[in-house]
Amino acid sequence: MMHCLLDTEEMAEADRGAIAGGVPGIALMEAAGAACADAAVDLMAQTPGGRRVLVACGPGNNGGDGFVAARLLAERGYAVTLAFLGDAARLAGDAAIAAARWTGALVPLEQADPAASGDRAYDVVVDALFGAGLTRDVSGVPAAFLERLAASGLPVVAVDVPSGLDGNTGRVRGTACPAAITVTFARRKPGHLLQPGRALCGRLRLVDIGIPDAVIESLAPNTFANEEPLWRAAFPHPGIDAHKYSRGHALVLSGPADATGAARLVARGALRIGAGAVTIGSPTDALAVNAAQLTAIMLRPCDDADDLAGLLEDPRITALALGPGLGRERARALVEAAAGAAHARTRALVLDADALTAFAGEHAALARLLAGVERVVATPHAGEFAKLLSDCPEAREAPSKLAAARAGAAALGIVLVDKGPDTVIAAPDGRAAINTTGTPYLATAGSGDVLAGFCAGLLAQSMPVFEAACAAVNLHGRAGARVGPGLIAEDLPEALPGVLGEVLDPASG
Ligand SMILES: NC(=O)C1=CN([C@@H]2O[C@H](COP(=O)(O)OP(=O)(O)OC[C@H]3O[C@@H](n4cnc5c(N)ncnc54)[C@H](OP(=O)(O)O)[C@@H]3O)[C@@H](O)[C@H]2O)[C@@H](O)CC1
Ligand SMILES: Nc1ncnc2c1ncn2[C@@H]1O[C@H](COP(=O)(O)OP(=O)(O)O)[C@@H](O)[C@H]1O
Ligand SMILES: [K+]
Repeated sequence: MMHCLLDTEEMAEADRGAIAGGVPGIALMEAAGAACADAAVDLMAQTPGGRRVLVACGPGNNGGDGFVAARLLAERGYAVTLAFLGDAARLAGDAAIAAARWTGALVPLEQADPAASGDRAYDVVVDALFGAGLTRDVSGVPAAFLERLAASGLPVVAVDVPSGLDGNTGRVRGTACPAAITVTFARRKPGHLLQPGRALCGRLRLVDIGIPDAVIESLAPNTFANEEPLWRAAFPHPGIDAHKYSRGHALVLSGPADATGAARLVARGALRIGAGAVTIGSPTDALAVNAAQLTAIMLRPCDDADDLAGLLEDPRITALALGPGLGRERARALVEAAAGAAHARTRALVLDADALTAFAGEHAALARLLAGVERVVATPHAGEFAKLLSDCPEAREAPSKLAAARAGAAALGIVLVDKGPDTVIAAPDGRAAINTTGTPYLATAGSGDVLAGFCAGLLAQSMPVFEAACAAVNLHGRAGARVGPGLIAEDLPEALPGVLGEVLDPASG
């Protein structure tokens, strides 16, 4: 369960559980400090002759880890300067024990100069000011230090988090200095994966400090990194006796003649990810445009809600995707028709773009419509999310993207994919995952349409809804990264077979 994430409260609980189970707190701190010392050594190895380290320690246990790292680095022969924030007489608990084992001098933090030059220059800095115990914005002496540190450009090892980064939200409180390596303990925290936190952490190094897995499992964490272990077991594979309808049939609704491309991208995504059959339901005036550009994908006329209701009489249509290119008014009528159609309870729905903005400020109306549909995924980008949930204070005023997505999913009663560089997938039961794949090259027109298609294609194959949304987002990110510079949306479905080969091949891990 290395893909679960712990928030700061859960991490403190895990520390307490390990200590109650017989692992001394100072042993956890020694292991944490040793891993930070190793990271500093690794960074110094990249600097010819690197041997001078500045360790900045705060007044809590994060500082305690810093004291351990400083001692171990000095024992290994490095020249260590320890800068301390606060009153050493007030150190308590394990941090006081760690500080007592440091026999060198304490330089007041305000006197530490990361930009020192010549004989006094540093090669690496260890940032152990604040970690999980950050309770307010960083200001005054530590803020000035972190700003000097950032300006110095020196490589930094952040202990647990770059000081000032909130481990729960990924947001900066006051100020924070970007790290080259962030060393964290037992499990990653949401703030390591949410932006801007993820960018500030540099390379993230997760180390085992001796907290037993059973202690972590007893906390039943429900926040995850969106990695394969979260959904691989639920991923659909065709059986030996498969036929196209046993692999599901996805219906995708097209916009008018001048807005048909989005539906084709959705449809192509659904087909590539394994739906046995995909049909585009197209306005009559757009049939010729669509027909000219489709081969394996089928085409049926669908002008209005009545036509859709007719198409949905067919129980073999196991997923419906709608929104892109539809226009708000038509999208709303079609969502209403889909929710009331035959087999609506068991047919999966994917809502994107206009199907979401059609309910701007009326999320409760959408929730009521969808209450009888078992598997629904909505895939808003930040703007669509804000519009759809503008009347939901829990989502609007949430302290983080993670909390906002959870609140939105709970309010709508559906799985929400809150897209962006740190896409969050949240289920109404409280589970949430933060995506770890992708590339900024995904920021290109139509890439979200392909994602909606990946969701629809997996849902058409009966995949459970949260796992399907997580798999779609992960694979979409991988496909984007595989293509990289030059990526256009059309590339994403075509990159998928290679990605699937890697991810689903048991030999690949
Ligand atoms: N056994 C364990 O538990 C283990 C814990 N581990 C390590 O402990 C870390 C958590 O330690 P922690 O809980 O002591 O909190 P920490 O991050 O040191 O900060 C608290 C101190 O900072 C102060 N402070 C806060 N905000 C401030 C601000 N803006 N500006 C100024 N001051 C501010 C706050 O002051 P106060 O709010 O009390 O006035 C308090 O003195 C964790 O990240 C990991 O590195 C590992 O060793 C593994 C074993
Ligand atoms: N900077 C980024 N890094 C990683 N992924 C991104 C970034 N920007 C956008 N994406 C992804 O690209 C897709 C864009 O979707 P969307 O905004 O709906 O585009 P469109 O409407 O043009 O299809 C989403 O899956 C989103 O998560
Ligand atoms: K820190």
